[in-house]
Amino acid sequence: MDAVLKSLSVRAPEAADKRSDAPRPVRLAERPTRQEAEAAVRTLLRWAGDDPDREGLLETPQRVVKAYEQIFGGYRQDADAILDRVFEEVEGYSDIVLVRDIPFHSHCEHHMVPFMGHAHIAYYPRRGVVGLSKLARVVDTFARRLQTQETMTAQIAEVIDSVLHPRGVAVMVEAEHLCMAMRGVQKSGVSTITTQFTGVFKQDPTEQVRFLTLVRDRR
Ligand SMILES: Nc1nc2c(ncn2[C@@H]2O[C@H](COP(=O)(O)OP(=O)(O)OP(=O)(O)O)[C@@H](O)[C@H]2O)c(=O)[nH]1
Ligand SMILES: [Zn+2]
Repeated sequence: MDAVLKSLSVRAPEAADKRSDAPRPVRLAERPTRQEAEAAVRTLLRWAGDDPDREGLLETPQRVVKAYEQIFGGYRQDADAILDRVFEEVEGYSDIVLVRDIPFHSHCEHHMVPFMGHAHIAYYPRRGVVGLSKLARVVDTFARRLQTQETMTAQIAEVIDSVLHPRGVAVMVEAEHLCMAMRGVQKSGVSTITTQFTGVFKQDPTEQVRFLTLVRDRR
């Protein structure tokens, strides 16, 4: 397996080199051609028991590969770069910034079946703030890869922590895994919650309570 893997960094090399605490880059397999990917879809269609040459399936391999470009587009995005722009003119604002209910769709790395839900992200700015949409873009960058919910939660917290150096980061992800609903154990409506805290959120339980209260407060 190692022979076909080539270590490619998904973040810009300059961004990764700047920081000694840079996370381990994702190891990406050398990319097959689009034709090879489409042929693989034809094989799966035949394996599932259908005929890839019937009219309704003729363009399906191209459509699937095009869809994969989007739903796995996170491998070609750099989460560090998304957080590059900081707005410092915020009149000294340094209290909590919480963006909640960010919807996402991801795919579990075990079955390549979707899991979806919401992410809630908070941080205490130290030197300026980032555009709110950028936090949602960070979620998408990691969601659009093969994931476990735990890894995705940790990656979101880590990149915000290491790029912005805030006083603390809190991330909560709530999701339903279709690999548990439509196959295997077949339990629908099960929700999995993961959290990751850094800085003051990690050190101070009252900060965790504040975060959880703000996430849950629906008034
Ligand atoms: N911790 C964690 N587990 C996950 C996630 N997504 C899927 N899984 C689980 O990954 C496990 C894979 O278990 P295996 O026994 O290797 O595979 P399996 O035979 O398909 O398991 P079943 O789903 O129980 O049928 C299952 O228990 C899934 O529920 C995730 O994001 N985090
Ligand atoms: Zn799964």
